[in-house]
Amino acid sequence: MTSGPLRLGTRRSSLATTQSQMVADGYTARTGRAVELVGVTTFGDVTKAHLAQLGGTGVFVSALRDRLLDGEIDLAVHSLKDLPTRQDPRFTLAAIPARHDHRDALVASRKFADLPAGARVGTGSPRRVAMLSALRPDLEYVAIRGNADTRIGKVASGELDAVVLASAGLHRLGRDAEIAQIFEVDELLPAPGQGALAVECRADRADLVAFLGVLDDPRTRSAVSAERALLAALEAGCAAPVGAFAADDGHTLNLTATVVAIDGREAVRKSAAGSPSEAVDLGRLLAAQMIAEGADRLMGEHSH
Ligand SMILES: NCc1[nH]cc(CCC(=O)O)c1CC(=O)O
Repeated sequence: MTSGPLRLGTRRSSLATTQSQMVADGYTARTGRAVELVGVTTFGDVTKAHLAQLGGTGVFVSALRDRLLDGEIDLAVHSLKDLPTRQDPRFTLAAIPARHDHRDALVASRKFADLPAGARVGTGSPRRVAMLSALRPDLEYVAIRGNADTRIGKVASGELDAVVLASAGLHRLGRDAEIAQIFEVDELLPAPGQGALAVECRADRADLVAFLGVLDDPRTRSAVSAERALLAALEAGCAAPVGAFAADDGHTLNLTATVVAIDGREAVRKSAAGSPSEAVDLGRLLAAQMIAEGADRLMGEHSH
């Protein structure tokens, strides 16, 4: 490995650069090695198309991977929930740092139950629309895109009454003060991998894979491995109405997942527990049980 600073590739959004800087600082604190951020523009950042129409997975990821392949950067930081579940053998998930908050949050001037009938709630996520519709079918769910600042701005301007965003992202951006409510997982199951980061490098950089391992949190890794194995086994992408959350207490891995019809009227929801060392098997097992109870039929009712 060359001796200059490590070059960390990041999307240019404020969320991406903030979380990339957190990873860079964590690495330097543990190893003393300098890390410099390299901004990369991805297709997902420039296109105006709706994410669900893009086929969802990978639009934020492939430009960063191209820079890894051409050697312009040494490592890339992604939001794990944006990473396709099928692992590309040219890359290694060298670290999955500790996840601090997996939940979704409501940005609004009042709590979800206190929104008036017909209130306009912005979210681009079919998962959030489906699950929130089950709780409040009397609200209007409006598809939105754009970065967190743009989305929050639609509440401040009065264009929308509320928006739903990942709590982790709002926290990293220092916008906690605007959170009216954090949804617990029994109300709104997060996307698989939500709130976790992925530190990726080329698989042929064995030196770097070993060094970056200092950033890894094994309990977060087992939890998100189960969530992502479930998502993969359901053959659903990041735009599908699938929620999953797993927690590893050091002995047991508990996984809960749901697939919801887009109108929120039907859902399959199940939990399973197993050994953290068998996280992938647990995710696959739960997916198979959910499919047996009709999960694939619910997903088939809208394109994914
Ligand atoms: N799909 C976009 C995306 N990818 C990661 C996050 C938030 C941060 C995270 O989950 O780590 C967001 C925005 C959101 O859902 O609010």
